[in-house]
Amino acid sequence: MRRCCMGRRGLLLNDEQKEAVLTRDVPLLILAGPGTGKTETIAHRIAALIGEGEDPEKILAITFTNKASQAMRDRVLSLTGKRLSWIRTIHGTCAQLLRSHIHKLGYNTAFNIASMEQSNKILKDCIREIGLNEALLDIRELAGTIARIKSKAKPEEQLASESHPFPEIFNAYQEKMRSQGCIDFNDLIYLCLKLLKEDPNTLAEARDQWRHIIIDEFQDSDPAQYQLISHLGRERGIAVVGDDDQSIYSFRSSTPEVIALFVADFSPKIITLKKSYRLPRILLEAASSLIRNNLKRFEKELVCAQEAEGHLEVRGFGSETEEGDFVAQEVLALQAQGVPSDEIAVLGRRHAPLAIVEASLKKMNIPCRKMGERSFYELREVRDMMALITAVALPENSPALERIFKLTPGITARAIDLLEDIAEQNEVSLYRAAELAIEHQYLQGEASKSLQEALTRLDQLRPRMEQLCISDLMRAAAKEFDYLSHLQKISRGPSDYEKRLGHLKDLAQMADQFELSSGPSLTNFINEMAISAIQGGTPKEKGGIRLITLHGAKGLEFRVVFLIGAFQGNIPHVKGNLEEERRLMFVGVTRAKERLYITHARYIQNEVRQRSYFVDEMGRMLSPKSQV
Ligand SMILES: Nc1ncnc2c1ncn2[C@@H]1O[C@H](COP(=O)(O)OP(=O)(O)OP(=O)(O)O)[C@@H](O)[C@H]1O
Repeated sequence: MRRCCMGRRGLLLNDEQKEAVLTRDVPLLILAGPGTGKTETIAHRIAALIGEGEDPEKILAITFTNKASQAMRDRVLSLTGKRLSWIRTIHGTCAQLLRSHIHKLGYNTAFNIASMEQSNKILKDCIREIGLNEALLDIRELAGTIARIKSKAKPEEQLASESHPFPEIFNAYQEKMRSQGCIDFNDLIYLCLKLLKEDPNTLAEARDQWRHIIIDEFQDSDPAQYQLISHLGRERGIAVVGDDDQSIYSFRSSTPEVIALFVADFSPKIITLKKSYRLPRILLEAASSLIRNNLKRFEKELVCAQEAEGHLEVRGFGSETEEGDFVAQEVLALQAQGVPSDEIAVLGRRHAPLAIVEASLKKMNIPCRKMGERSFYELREVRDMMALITAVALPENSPALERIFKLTPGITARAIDLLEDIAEQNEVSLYRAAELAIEHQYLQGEASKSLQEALTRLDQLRPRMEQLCISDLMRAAAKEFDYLSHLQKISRGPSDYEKRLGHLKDLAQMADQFELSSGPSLTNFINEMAISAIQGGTPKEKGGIRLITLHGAKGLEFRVVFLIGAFQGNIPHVKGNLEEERRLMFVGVTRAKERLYITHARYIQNEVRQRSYFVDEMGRMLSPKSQV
């Protein structure tokens, strides 16, 4: 027992944390405000279960981002010395379940998790095939509605309530995705839930697989995810951990109401983690005073565990440029005092105002980077390498194979078109179509020879999957396909080549880290990478001041935070739900460990803007500098 209550760095759990770690045999709701040690508590709960003799394979810990699951895996590894394969994102868990069961819905188990770009292209094709005028339809809005329907608890009812021609488009899209061996990001939950609801065997198998289910950031679940979690968690040890005050993703259909639903459905024991270790007194009081204005919430009464007072400063400026220049000057001063750059973040509601601060920082030669911009996963070389290992592991994954064919000298665009036609006409994968083309000599000369060679190389790599770690498989595939020569050809000079090579090394390192913490599984790695590519974010964080949107900042912490654009109409936003807007501000405020600056400009695009009244709601704790 001692082991589970004394973790890394000799950290002693407080009484509520201990209770959350040790409670068994009842559903559990752990309400945890910012910095109250929820990651630490979950990791200790897992360690305690393992300490009691539980099989690690029987523990499923669900997070909502890959970053969070990687952090949790690392924490558990450091506490137990064990690599847990089931500390996963909710989408990753579903992807793995679907690989075993999706054939029951008529899909290929080698399905490709389509990128937004791929699924939007398929959506456009469907619209054209139905005979609708693409120009009159908003593809983004349609894709958004498709996603929203899939995130509902009862998507069929929702679909039936939509007016013509939406249901036709939805059905055509689902069918075309299926016939092309693809599913989209929301299908991971939607199809998994469909299987759990409609197929008792899948449900029984999934329930059998785990005895303990722990969900982190539970407030981020949408209704479909909640259904899924509650299907899996019935009659199991289920513990959900969340903070309704940090529910900020209603645009993705998440709702803080899932916590009340869980209480109604499971009658859980409720434990509130009250002690906040991250926030100094002034910031904790300001944040609490702000969030208290929300009426629909679970009260948490946070207590400060820190001795430090902290620092909160509110500053008003004439223009956004002046606001940006202030941030840059203050950053220089902080750096001179020894605050490292990567401990400073600028948070803004949208990318555009962050770009103004970026310009000010650059003017003063301060390195900075915007997070979540061009995704690492979208880089050409990263996509090529992922396609190579995907085509090795999942030969029937047609989009991956198509990419490999495009990389292979000798296989022309016309040859690929022909293979696609064969696949469509025969309702088979591209791989099978390639086999048919070779067998019946549909292709001649160089194209036929190159196609045969590409398939042979993949076949030769396949048995090596079992012997090699993922990064070595990447190296072997690069060699087999002479990928580095290809990289040289597509690079704009030696420095570009080196940069691209660096990205491939980063990718290999990510694969090593993945295997180190969660064990060897190539398909899991492929699933998780496809999910990360859709969720976005930069995996490898390099130095510099970070510029992040408020929505992207949840779960992060910095010594110093600048929360910019705190004016009426921006936060709270004119179109936003007031309580969610307040939660967004709360998330921003609670990212700072030491100093928080809240700034706003008075004139924006020739209009006078008032300071956000959320600042007034933070109350009397503001320091003298706030009276600007
Ligand atoms: N019992 C404890 N004693 C001392 N420090 C603790 C204790 N529990 C947690 N901490 C520390 O508090 C900090 C916040 O913990 P953790 O990251 O687990 O919080 P969190 O609730 O997940 O935060 P967030 O609100 O960002 O999700 C960490 O530095 C952690 O080590």
